[in-house]
Amino acid sequence: MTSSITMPDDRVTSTRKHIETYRSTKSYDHNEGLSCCFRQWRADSHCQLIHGYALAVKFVFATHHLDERNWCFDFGALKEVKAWLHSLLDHTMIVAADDPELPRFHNLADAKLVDLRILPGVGCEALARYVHDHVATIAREKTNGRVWLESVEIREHAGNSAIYELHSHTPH
Ligand SMILES: Nc1nc2c(c(=O)[nH]1)N=C([C@H](O)[C@H](O)COP(=O)(O)OP(=O)(O)OP(=O)(O)O)CN2
Repeated sequence: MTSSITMPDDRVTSTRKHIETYRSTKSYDHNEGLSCCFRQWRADSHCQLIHGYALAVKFVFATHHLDERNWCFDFGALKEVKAWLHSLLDHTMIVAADDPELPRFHNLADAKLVDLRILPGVGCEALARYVHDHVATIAREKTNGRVWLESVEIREHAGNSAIYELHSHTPH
């Protein structure tokens, strides 16, 4: 059994070294205006039908080392991400690339009836993964690899959400 008292100054005990992880979060709530619609063509329920939500998005960033300001990830460093989320999710129609009705959606877009976004998959989990892929790169580049994006949560409403997490980070 290896446990002993953690020292408050350097977080090192005589028998075990603790790795510190700091996290910071950024959330865009339902009132952000990320109001999009979609259908989940693979669902065997009414989720096949076009429906929509004012989505909320939550990011969790993590690091083992704070910056010179004692911050994990600057809350204000996500303006380009916010703009990107709006371009993706604000008054848009999200359709899966493999949706068999894709030609009809293209017709609606050509008629300027929808602002179409074609993604690899539709649904909160798939959307969380898609958003993660984009924002993880930004967080890494802005911090020279100090910070990684731990998770993205996409929330339809207070009752329904999905979280995508990636656990491939190698501590440095
Ligand atoms: N894990 C997931 N489950 C579901 C998703 C999803 O993205 N991930 N999406 C849907 C539907 O698209 C819809 O958003 C939810 O509709 P519904 O099944 O009617 O769910 P409700 O919360 O309205 O159901 P209640 O029974 O009234 O709580 C479905 N599932």
